[in-house]
Amino acid sequence: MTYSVKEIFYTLQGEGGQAGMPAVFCRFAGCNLWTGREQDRPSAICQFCDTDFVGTDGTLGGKFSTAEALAERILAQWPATDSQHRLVVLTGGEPLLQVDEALIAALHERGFRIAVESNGTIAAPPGIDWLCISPKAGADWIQRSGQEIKLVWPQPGFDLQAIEAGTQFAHYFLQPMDNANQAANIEACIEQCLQRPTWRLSLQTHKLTGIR
Ligand SMILES: C[S@@+](CC[C@H](N)C(=O)[O-])C[C@H]1O[C@@H](n2cnc3c(N)ncnc32)[C@H](O)[C@@H]1O
Ligand SMILES: Nc1nc2[nH]cc(C(=O)O)c2c(=O)[nH]1
Ligand code: SF4
Ligand SMILES: [Mg+2]
Repeated sequence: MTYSVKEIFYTLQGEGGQAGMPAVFCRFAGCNLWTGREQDRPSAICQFCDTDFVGTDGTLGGKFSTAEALAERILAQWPATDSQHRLVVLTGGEPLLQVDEALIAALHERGFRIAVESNGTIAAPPGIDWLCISPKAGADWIQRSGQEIKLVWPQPGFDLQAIEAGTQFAHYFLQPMDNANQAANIEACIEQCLQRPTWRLSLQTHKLTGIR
């Protein structure tokens, strides 16, 4: 398996239940819900994406021909003085188009806890330590369990009560959609959390602080 990686960088997880934790981010190239080209956004299934996942030209991006080679590059970003807190976030694009058991094993062998950010259209392979699912209206949503659901809100077509009844996640988050209506979207999320306390607010803290 050759892995196509847009970028690899070390930062703090900005979102969800692990916000604030140091982590190496590995952003895989490509997604099944949008080509990543602006001219295709209006016809894409997912139209609000905030991320460039096209190609392999980002920081430390490239094609990795083995799981070991990719895992070594990820490990090289972690402080050499620490072996107790290694955390990798596999994101994209849609990481589950590429993440396989060989990569999971190679990262575990190097002492990493493995977090994944996925749109929920692809069944997760076994071994992921923290699975975050962020479903998209209009997409086939099959992965309905994991450590957290992080629903970008508002998204017409989703009913929070139905989601609560039909899923098994340890944590439920609403994350304001980052677009021209961001202020209203934040208010809408707060209102929903107050009305339905299953849900907690997830802010994109890396954007607030100006880190990557
Ligand atoms: C870029 S996606 C990559 C992982 C995967 N494709 C997914 O959608 O979950 C990473 C996270 O950013 C969220 N996200 C993308 N665009 C956003 C936006 N405009 N506002 C808020 N969150 C957004 C996604 O829902 C997902 O939780
Ligand atoms: N700091 C930081 N936290 C993040 N959490 C999820 C991200 C993503 O793009 O998947 C992301 C990201 O791009 N940066
Ligand atoms: S599914 Fe994720 S990566 Fe794909 S377009 Fe939507 S937010 Fe972006
Ligand atoms: Mg992001």
